[in-house]
Amino acid sequence: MMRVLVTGKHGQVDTALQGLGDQLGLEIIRIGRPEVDLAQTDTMEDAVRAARPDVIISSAAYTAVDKAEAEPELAQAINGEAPGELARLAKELNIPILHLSTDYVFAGDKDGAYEETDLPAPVSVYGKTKLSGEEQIAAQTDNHVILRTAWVFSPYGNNFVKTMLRLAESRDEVNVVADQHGCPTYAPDMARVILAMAQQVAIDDDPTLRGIFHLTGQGETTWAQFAEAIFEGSANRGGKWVQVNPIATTDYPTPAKRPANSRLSGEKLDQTYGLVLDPWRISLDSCLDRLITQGNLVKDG
Ligand SMILES: NC(=O)C1=CN([C@@H]2O[C@H](COP(=O)(O)OP(=O)(O)OC[C@H]3O[C@@H](n4cnc5c(N)ncnc54)[C@H](OP(=O)(O)O)[C@@H]3O)[C@@H](O)[C@H]2O)C=CC1
Ligand SMILES: Cc1cn([C@H]2C[C@H](O)[C@@H](COP(=O)(O)OP(=O)(O)O[C@H]3O[C@@H](C)C(=O)[C@@H](O)[C@H]3O)O2)c(=O)[nH]c1=O
Ligand SMILES: [Mg+2]
Repeated sequence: MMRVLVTGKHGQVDTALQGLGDQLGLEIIRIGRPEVDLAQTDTMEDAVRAARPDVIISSAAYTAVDKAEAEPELAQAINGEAPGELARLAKELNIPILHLSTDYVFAGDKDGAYEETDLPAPVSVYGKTKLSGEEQIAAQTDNHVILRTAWVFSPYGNNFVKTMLRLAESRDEVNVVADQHGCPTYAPDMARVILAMAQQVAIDDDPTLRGIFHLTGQGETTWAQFAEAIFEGSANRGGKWVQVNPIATTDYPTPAKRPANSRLSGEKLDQTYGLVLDPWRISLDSCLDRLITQGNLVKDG
C-alpha cells in the first residue's frame, strides 16, 4: 500500500486528498499544526521520517493573500523555506515530492492562458513567496512535480463559494470584481489527478513526468460570473439567490494586488499524463450539492 505524506491537516486540498486516499485504500499521513509548524522548519524532519512515505505531497501554505502583505517574513518561511526543507528530506529519502503552487505567480498581463514555459512575475507577497517555494523545491531535487492550481473551492475550509453563500445570509446583493479572469478548481477533482500523478511518479523515473504542470478546472470565468453561477446553483437547490453587481478591481481596493488574467492552460498535463480536470461548472454543482442539498455549510464552515 502506497504511503503518502501530505502537509496540512485542515485545509481544502489535504482534506480532499485524505478523503479520496481512504476510498482508494492508500495510506495518507497528514502532518501539520500543532505538532508540525512549517514556520519552524526543524519541526518537520522527525515527523516526515516517522511516516516512512513513498511520496510527499506538499500542500500546506500561508494562503491569506491580503494578510500576507503585512506578514511577508512569516509567509516566506511557510511558503518559501518550508517546501525547500521538505524537498531536501524527499531527496534524502529518495522519493518524489509533489508541490502545490499558484496562478498568482503570474503578473496577469498575458492575453491567453498561461503555459508552464511562461515567465512568472508575481505582483503580491503571497505570489512571490509561492514562487520562492517553487525555486527552493527545484534547487533541492530533480525528483519533483510542481502543480500550479487556482481559485480552489470545496466544501472544506475557506473559499470563495463558501464566502458567497455566507454573504447571502445577510445580503440581497453583492459587488464582485468582473475584470479578473481565472479558472476555478474543485479540490476533490484535484485530489483525483494529484493521486494519479503521485502513483505514476512513484514507479516511473521518466524525467518528462517531472517539472512544472498547470492543474485547473476546465473552462474559465471572472469572479463576478463565478458568483452568479454560485447563486444560480443555490437558487436551483432551494437556497437563496443574490444579485451580483459586476464592478472593477479599482472599486474593490484590497491590500494585495491580484492578476487580471491568471488563466492556466492544462494542455501539458493532458498531453503528458492524459489527465484532465472536470469543467468547473460541473464541479460547482457537486460542491453545491454537498453544501446546500446535504446541508454541510454550517457543519464545515
Ligand atoms: N486556495 C486556493 O484558492 C489556492 C491554493 N493554492 C495552493 O494549494 C495549496 C493548498 O491550498 P488550500 O488547501 O486551499 O489551503 P488552505 O488554506 O485550505 O489550507 C492550508 C493548510 O496549510 C496549513 N498551514 C498553514 N500554515 C501552517 C504552518 N505554519 N504549519 C503547518 N501547517 C500550516 C493549514 O493549517 P491550519 O488549519 O493549522 O492553519 C491548512 O491545513 C497551497 O499550497 C496553496 O498555496 C494554489 C492556488 C489557489
Ligand atoms: C468577498 C469578495 C471578494 N471580491 C473579490 C476580491 C478578489 O479580487 C476576488 C477573490 O477574492 P478572494 O479573497 O476570495 O480570493 P483570493 O484570496 O484572491 O483567492 C486566491 O487565493 C490564493 C490562495 C490563490 O492561490 C489564488 O488562486 C486565489 O484562489 O474577489 C469581490 O469583488 N467581492 C466580494 O464580496
Ligand atoms: Mg482569500
